[in-house]
Amino acid sequence: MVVLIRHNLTFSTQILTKILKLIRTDLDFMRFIEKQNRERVEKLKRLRRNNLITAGLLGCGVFSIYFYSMFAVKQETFLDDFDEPVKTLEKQLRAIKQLSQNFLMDERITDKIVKTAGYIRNHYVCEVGPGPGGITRSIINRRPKKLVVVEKDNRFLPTLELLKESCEGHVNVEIEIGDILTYNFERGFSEIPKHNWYEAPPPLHIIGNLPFSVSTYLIIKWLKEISLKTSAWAYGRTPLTLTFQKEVAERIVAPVTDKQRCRLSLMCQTWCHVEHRFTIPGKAFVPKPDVDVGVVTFYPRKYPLVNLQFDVVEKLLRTIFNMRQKYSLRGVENLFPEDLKSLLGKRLFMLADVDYTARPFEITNEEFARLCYAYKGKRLFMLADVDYTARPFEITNEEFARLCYAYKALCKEYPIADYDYRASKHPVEL
Ligand SMILES: C[S@@+](CC[C@H](N)C(=O)[O-])C[C@H]1O[C@@H](n2cnc3c(N)ncnc32)[C@H](O)[C@@H]1O
Repeated sequence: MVVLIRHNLTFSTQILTKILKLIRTDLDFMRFIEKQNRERVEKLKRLRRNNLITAGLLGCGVFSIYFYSMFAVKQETFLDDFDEPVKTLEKQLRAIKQLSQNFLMDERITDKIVKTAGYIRNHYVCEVGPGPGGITRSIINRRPKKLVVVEKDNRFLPTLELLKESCEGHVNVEIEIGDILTYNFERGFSEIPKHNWYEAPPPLHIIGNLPFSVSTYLIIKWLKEISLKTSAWAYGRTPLTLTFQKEVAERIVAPVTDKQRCRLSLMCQTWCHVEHRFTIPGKAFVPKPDVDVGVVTFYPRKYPLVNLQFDVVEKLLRTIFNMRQKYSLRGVENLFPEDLKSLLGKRLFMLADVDYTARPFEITNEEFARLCYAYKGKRLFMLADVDYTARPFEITNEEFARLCYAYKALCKEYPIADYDYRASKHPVEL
């Protein structure tokens, strides 16, 4: 009996051990399966996340294409929606071309133009030719105090009025349907206090994607007003940020000896500090023009390089640059009577201390200024360090003496046949 019991006991122990072993193996196996399941779940989670990101990106792409198409369609319908119905596409394009209507729709570019104009928050801005309002929106986003838009084409009035309404209470927008060439800045911005020319510029800015058809004419007109300190420059040194055909922009800033140097370069640089800030590719415009476009800033100089009447400077420049590839003397000679032109032409260059064999584009700004002063007979006063605006009775004895010395020096250095030496008869020791 005892033996039987012991046998049974041994047998049971063996079974128990086996069962225990089985459970440990099972447990291990279950653990392994569980680990695999966890990894699979992790992998699934990762896959789901990646799928969500891909779907999100695809969705964004689809939405962008959708919104872009809507935007493009909107632009096109805008062009179709003008008040004056244009019957054919050809007519429509001609109308657009006549007013140099190449529109900028890319907000990044319009923002860049406005940023180039500098700080305009709470300032006054005049925008030239707003068209459908691309640049206008960028200006408004910068919260000027007042914005006057001057547009010749009244078909843009409804859009501009919508823009005006949309920012009521924030920016005072005034729409002027008319020609910028006759726009009266002094009436349009009468509330701006006049600033001293030699102090900081006034809070007024002129910005515009100019119509190519009037751009050069307009800038010459404005340079004259800068020289006279009238119109927008009655308020002080109002800066301008304007677009031109790229070639014109390059001419405006062309330094001495540059192949683009011309009359326009000297005109602009005489009265303003000019800078070609960046170029906009033609393809950024609708419709696309044949040329690229340059953005130029003009900051009127405190002291112009030539402090003479605009018309004198303009005349001399026009005459000199008439023969761009010839010696400068050739053009200047045309200022004088036929029989004296060679003599007086050379004398002018000598007075100004400029080489008359230089070609017009080789003359520096300073040399050109000296030519203008020599032409206006001011060189003698400059040499003598006497104010040429003084009346004769205001000239001191010493100044008079210096004038005599300068006169004699000039006559000796550059004698011309009909000069007498009367100066030496004066009581000044010469
Ligand atoms: C090159 S588009 C620029 C339009 C708009 N600023 C833009 O960037 O999309 C020139 C704009 O100036 C207008 N314009 C043409 N001659 C003008 C003039 N003499 N006075 C005022 N605006 C003029 C045109 O009608 C046109 O809207």
